[in-house]
Amino acid sequence: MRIAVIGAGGVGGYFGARLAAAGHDVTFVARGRHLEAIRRSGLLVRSPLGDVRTPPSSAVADIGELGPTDLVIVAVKLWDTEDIALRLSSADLGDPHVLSLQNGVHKDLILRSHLGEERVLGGTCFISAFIEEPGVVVHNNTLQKIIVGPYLATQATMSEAVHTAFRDAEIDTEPSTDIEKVIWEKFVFLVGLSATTAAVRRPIGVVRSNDRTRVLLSEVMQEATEVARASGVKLDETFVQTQMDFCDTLPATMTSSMHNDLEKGNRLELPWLSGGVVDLAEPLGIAVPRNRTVADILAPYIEGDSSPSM
Ligand SMILES: NC(=O)C1=CN([C@@H]2O[C@H](COP(=O)(O)OP(=O)(O)OC[C@H]3O[C@@H](n4cnc5c(N)ncnc54)[C@H](OP(=O)(O)O)[C@@H]3O)[C@@H](O)[C@H]2O)C=CC1
Ligand SMILES: CC(C)(CO)C(=O)C(=O)O
Repeated sequence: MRIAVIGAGGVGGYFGARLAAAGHDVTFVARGRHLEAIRRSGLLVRSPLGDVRTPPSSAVADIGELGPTDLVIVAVKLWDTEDIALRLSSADLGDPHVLSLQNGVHKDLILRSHLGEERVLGGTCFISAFIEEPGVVVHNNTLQKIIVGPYLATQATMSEAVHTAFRDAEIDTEPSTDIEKVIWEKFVFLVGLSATTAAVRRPIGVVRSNDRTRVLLSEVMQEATEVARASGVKLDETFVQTQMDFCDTLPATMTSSMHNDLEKGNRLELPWLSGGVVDLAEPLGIAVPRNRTVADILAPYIEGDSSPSM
């Protein structure tokens, strides 16, 4: 399959390199020092599941340099989604399907509004990976899962082909016949994990073992669940309890990518996580005080934070 990966960071770099190692024709769209390093020595992925390096020719600077493509994987941070959607809509790539592995429930709405419903498959991923230095992506543990599914019946064949490509690349993958629900389920979990780990500035082990922050975690997810249901997504009655039980099984050191970004002073995806819950809740008339408070407390850091704390 001819695959373009937009954003060669933790997610795009990891999954793109695995697909390339399995023999797919993978081209990354990258920028800055990361692009320069890939062009010099290829993209190196360091992983407990085995390292992999792509060739220096595997990256280009612009979507316009891509040739005919079967599948575009979008793996930029959420604030770059609209720009990428606009560039994709004006590029001559043939008629590729587009799969976003980004977090949240806003990404596919943005992509579909620019590219049309037929072209956008549904998907979500579970991994912890980041750019350690230009040209190098580090995969933190053995988790590396993708769930993919069609939004429309007409996408079933392509969705199955994409699932097969991931499986053949030894990525842990599952097909889904209700991908919208899967994306919302991950959203609710991630809103809980990101809100609490970032607000407490500690991993899940600390959050879940303190009585007050444990309740906070549960209530943040409960609010997001109510927004999901009011948006037409049928989450089970026991969904929040199931997520709390799941959180109890996670390694104590596990944290969210937003907490990592906060600690590094990076820009945050907060407006699409707890901030996204607040925005979605308003027209639905749902009160989400826990998410609103977290969004307000973290607001000073949304654009990144290079200032000393005292
Ligand atoms: N990292 C993780 O473990 C996980 C992340 N996710 C989600 O996946 C998405 C991607 O996250 P992540 O991989 O961490 O992000 P990263 O910041 O690691 O990677 C994104 C890359 O895309 C680049 N980029 C952005 N716009 C362009 C452009 N126009 N042209 C070329 N390159 C571009 C960025 O460059 P620059 O740095 O210059 O902006 C960066 O190198 C997010 O929505 C995140 O929430 C989901 C699960 C886990
Ligand atoms: C929870 C996790 C690590 C799962 O992929 C994630 O998506 C994130 O922190 O952004």
